[in-house]
Amino acid sequence: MEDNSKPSDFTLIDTHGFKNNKKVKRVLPEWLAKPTIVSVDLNKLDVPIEGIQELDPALIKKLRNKGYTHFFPVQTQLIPWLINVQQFWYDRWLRDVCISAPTGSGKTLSYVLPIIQTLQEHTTRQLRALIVLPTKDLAVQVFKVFSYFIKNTFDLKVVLLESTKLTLIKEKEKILRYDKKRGWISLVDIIVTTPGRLADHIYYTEGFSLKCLRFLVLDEADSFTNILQNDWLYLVNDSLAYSGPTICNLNVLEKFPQRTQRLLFSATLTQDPEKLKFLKLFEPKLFTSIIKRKNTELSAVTATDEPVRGDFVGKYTTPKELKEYMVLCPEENKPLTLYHLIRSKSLKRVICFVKSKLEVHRLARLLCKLSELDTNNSPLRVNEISSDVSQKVHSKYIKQFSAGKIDVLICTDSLARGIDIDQISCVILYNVPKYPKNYIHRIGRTARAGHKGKAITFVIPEHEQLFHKVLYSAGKTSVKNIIVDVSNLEQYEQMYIDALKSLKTELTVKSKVINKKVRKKNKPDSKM
Ligand SMILES: Nc1ncnc2c1ncn2[C@@H]1O[C@H](COP(=O)(O)OP(=O)(O)OP(=O)(O)O)[C@@H](O)[C@H]1O
Repeated sequence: MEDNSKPSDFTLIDTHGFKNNKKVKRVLPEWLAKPTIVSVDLNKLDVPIEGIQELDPALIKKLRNKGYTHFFPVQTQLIPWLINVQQFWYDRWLRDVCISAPTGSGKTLSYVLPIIQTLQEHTTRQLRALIVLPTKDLAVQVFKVFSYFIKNTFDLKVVLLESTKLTLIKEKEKILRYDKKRGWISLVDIIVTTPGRLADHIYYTEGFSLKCLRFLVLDEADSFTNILQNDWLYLVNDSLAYSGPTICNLNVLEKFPQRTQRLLFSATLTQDPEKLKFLKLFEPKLFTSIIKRKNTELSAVTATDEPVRGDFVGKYTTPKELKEYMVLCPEENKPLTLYHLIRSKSLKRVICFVKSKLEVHRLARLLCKLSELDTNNSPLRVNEISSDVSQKVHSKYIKQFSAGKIDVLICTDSLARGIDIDQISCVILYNVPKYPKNYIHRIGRTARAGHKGKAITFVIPEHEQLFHKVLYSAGKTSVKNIIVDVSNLEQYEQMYIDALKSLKTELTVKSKVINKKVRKKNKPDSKM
């Protein structure tokens, strides 16, 4: 049968209203909409180390010995708040806390000090604080901070659980002891670990218990908000004394008067309520440096700013002392542009992020060769860090870099997050990162603790749009352009050709040696 119906016979839904519909304004929950504002100005500090009365004098002494004179803003806000709420631990559930403050702003101490102070008041040995970090390097870093403040002063035991040094059994011996009468007894108060190692202990270590946990710290917390990749969080939740809903009525309170307090830290903490939901936060309190100011873009705050609080979901702040630049150049000019920038701007203590370990090695070798052939300049000390470099060598390079014995460190993203290396003066992003978070963490390796620093991103024309998108999503507007004239690179052209030739020969010799070794290994044994 012929269908004579015209399109107009169909009911068309809303043919006229789409354009004129008002954009729905997102209404944030109260705790996200009204945070406590943390200043990002690390050069105008007004609280001296003796200025937080709640803090134990022994901790103050340790801070002094480290050479600290003032607290950073995030510490000024959080340390007294956290210490003060602990007095209610026995009466009510304590509010969970989310802290979103720039890279290098001193977030670690803002939880280390209150945790030590709280736990040392009751010296029954029990696992009461669990600190989870996304990588082993970060766990080691935080473990060292706890150890420094506890050593020779407090009767507290902190242990680092990580997979490379000890087996699970050996680690178990460090954290648990079996007593015929009392069963499993904890030998530690604080554990610093990574998600994988923690899950292993929850699964396989008999007696491992989180039932007495008072603090659960998720540092670099945004790396844990992807539900699918972080099923270990369900394991942790199930292992706590109370893992039910976060509605605190009298019935629940009677049965579970105390609930583990969650502390979430990051420079790029998601403020998306949906993503935070599965972390089961109880009446969370947000401390943040990100606000919306009158008539301006989203930006960071100083102590004197008058904030207009509101929708700042997914935006981030960076340190005030950080200057950001971009260099637009075609892919084939990148190596020489990098070399030229390092030489012409006399860049020292540079960390350069590239996208793969293969690229790490290639670029490091190329810079070394260029430096060898360059008779006009002093030698450039270049080294590389990637998963191909052993942990021992890795630590050695970091030490040498901190001591100023390495000028340029080429590395993969493994060093991009949380790592605190002394005095990196310049970060180079050899490729445009895909996501704003990656950008923020990489550039955040410099300009830490109030020091100056610069970040330079290499942008090929094909990625220019992507880079601007990343900047826009991160809420950034002030990235200056460095223009490198191609004529400046001509002076290195012959050197570059020679360097590539020499590297090719190096590679051929290397592969011949490897082939010889493989052939020798596979040769049938004549005695057989
Ligand atoms: N009050 C202070 N005075 C001087 N230096 C400090 C102070 N507090 C912390 N620092 C130093 O600042 C540096 C950065 O601190 P930290 O690693 O805690 O930053 P962060 O906010 O956790 O950074 P990220 O987000 O990159 O992990 C460290 O070297 C630390 O020792």
